[in-house]
Amino acid sequence: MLSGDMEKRQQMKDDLQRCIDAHKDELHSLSRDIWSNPELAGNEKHAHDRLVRFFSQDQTWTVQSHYKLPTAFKASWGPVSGGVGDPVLNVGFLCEYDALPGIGHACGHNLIAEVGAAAAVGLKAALENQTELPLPVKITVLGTPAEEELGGKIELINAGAFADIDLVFMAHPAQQDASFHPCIIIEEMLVKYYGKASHAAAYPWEGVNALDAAVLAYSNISVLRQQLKPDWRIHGIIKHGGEKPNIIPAYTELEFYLRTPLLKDLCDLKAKAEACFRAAAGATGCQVEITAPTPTYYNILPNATLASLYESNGKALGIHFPEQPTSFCGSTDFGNVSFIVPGIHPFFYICTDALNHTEEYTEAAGAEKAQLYTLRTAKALSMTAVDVVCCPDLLKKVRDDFRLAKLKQK
Ligand SMILES: NCCCC[C@H](NC(=O)CCN)C(=O)O
Repeated sequence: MLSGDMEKRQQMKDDLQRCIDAHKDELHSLSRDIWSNPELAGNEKHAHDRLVRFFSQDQTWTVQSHYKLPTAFKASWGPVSGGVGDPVLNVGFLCEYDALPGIGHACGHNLIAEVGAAAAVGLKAALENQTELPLPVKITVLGTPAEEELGGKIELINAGAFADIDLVFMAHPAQQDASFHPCIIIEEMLVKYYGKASHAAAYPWEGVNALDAAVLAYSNISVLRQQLKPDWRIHGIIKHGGEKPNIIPAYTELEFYLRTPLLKDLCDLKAKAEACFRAAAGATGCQVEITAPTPTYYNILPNATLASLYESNGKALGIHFPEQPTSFCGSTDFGNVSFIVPGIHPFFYICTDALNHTEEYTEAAGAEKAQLYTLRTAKALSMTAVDVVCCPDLLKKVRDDFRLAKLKQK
């Protein structure tokens, strides 16, 4: 790398940091507004409108509201630099903004939206005056709703929203900073038992108890759990358990999440779980219906080059990456994105010991003190994008890593 090139990259990184700092109040007010108006997956109308307004106020962004999904959006900027006819390098940033039932932004998706917006605005500032980049560059921000439920990114993939994106960046709040954490595959099972109602005291022998089936199913799964591999997960709730103690429940409904690191393990786990659900139906005389209401979320593919660039940029900003992150291990529809576009989904600390999906985490995600960590994450992501757009060798390595990671999955 020529020293002039290094200087240019550093200059761009300084520009983006200055820009993010200059917008810090506006960015905080964006995430705080989303935090104050929590909306469930697929219903993020307020967050959608707020983010659309955020990008529309700068007329250099082309903004498409309701992009392919009612609460998704797209904001694009560029291309800038490069030669006529050169392929454009399209850098994507993702904003999530759905909340959880009852506990609001307990997963900090308001901060994911802020990171995506800040990183994109920062990269734009870094690119604005560049005339000699190796390729023309454009920026695409996608507002991707419904991560906690429904798999918004999967719907957007199927609708072609990622087709022209070359690199994709987002970051998720957690307990520690980590440039990579795999996240595991998840599939949902919805189980419905159909029995027969009867007066529970007068004619119990006439009833077929769907709640008994649900309880047995729950117990069967609990017994199964001790025979599962340590990194498999199965957990569920009884969503509908009957109407009244003196009516034998004719209908019950359970929702279970099944998770494994590998797809082939998921097939084994599904077969075992299904046997548990059917056995409960057999024992009680109920009919059972088992469906998968949402698409499978895949594991996140690693990208070693992006992860190492993110770590060195993060360290330059004072981020500490523990040697052995014990970070959060849920699932995300970003996994599916990572199979079609090279990308990175680091986790970041937000100045709390609280755990995701708790009321304490909701509190932390709206707090002023999370801002330093949120904006520093946005800067590190944006700086990583600068490295790749300025250096064709790095872009090639990112693409090679992507191909290799996919091959290793087979
Ligand atoms: N269809 C259910 C998907 C649940 C996804 C959820 N994701 C997270 O908690 C991570 C980020 N919000 C989960 O892992 O339970």
